Amino acid sequence: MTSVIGAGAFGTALAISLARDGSEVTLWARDAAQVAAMSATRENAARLPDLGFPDALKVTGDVESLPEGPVLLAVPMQKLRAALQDLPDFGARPLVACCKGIELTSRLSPVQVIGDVRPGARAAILTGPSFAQDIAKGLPTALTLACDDDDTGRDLQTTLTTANIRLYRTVDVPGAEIGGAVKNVMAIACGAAIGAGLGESARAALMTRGYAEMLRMALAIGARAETLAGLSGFGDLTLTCTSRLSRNYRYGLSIGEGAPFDPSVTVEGAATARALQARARAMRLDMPITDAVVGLIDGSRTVKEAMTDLLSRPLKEE
Ligand SMILES: NC(=O)C1=CN([C@@H]2O[C@H](COP(=O)(O)OP(=O)(O)OC[C@H]3O[C@@H](n4cnc5c(N)ncnc54)[C@H](O)[C@@H]3O)[C@@H](O)[C@H]2O)C=CC1
Ligand SMILES: O=C(CO)COP(=O)(O)O
Repeated sequence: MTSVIGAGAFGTALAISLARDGSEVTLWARDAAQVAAMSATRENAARLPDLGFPDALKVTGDVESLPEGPVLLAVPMQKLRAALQDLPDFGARPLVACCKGIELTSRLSPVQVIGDVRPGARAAILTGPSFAQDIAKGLPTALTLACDDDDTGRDLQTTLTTANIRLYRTVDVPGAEIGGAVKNVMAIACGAAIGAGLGESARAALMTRGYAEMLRMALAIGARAETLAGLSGFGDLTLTCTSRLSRNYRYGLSIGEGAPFDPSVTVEGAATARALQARARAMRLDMPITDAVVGLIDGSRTVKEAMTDLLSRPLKEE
């Protein structure tokens, strides 16, 4: 039996997909009013309206009552540590990070944060290209399940695969994590370019050179290049940099258009851009698009200035 911590868009969608197959799933939310509303209406009206819960999905606000089995942590990256600190000790139950990014305060990845708060826990990450709406509607998706313990990874791959989520497995946790973190930063860059009217060619350049930055950081932390060419890297970069369903891309669009953006929306790439820049500087890695995105977010560069910065860099081999 699987438990999902966090009844946002992604956690709810994963719970719906698992329960649709008949697996018993418990979805935990910390907000009592949300638990009551979801229990009464059998939907998550705030995040996934009109997508009803299958019978096998149980909603709870009692974290002590979660059954044995894997625990999916579907909370934003910058909230993962606090969420873990508030949760009980789950013993030997595998903890699966379902978030993307780098913690701003520590520059740690999701699985590293789990290890920091829960040393010795069996930790994994579920990542890759998928919008919560697509998963909840039953549309086909393929994701990466990364766990450095291959036996645990195999168990999780079997348990978490559903009729519409095909899971690929890897032991390259750093590779899977860095792809999901960097692609959100690049989605902000691409949204800003499109929003400012710089055109599709500029977006293709940002995606390709963004992939180069992703790979540079990945290799520097000991990840495998093949992982970045897979779902968690290239796959998610493609989805997020090209779709208006992406919140990171829409945030970038708003920067490019000079339009307001709702600050309550989860935009992982914003904090992660700053964390990634700090990490890259400490490691002496060149990540110019990441620098540009930080400049856009903190308001020190306009889109036009950021693009001029990128285009005027010294010429080099590809
Ligand atoms: N929405 C999507 O399409 C996808 C999201 N993701 C990832 O999933 C992660 C979560 O995103 P969403 O679910 O979309 O965000 P969301 O904003 O829809 O939901 C986040 C949920 O986390 C809960 N939460 C925040 N702090 C908490 C804490 N300390 N303890 C317990 N619960 C807490 C909030 O109440 C909220 O229900 C992000 O890292 C995102 O990148 C991954 C793939 C797809
Ligand atoms: O991670 C996602 C797609 O794989 C969701 O993207 P956003 O967080 O930008 O909405």
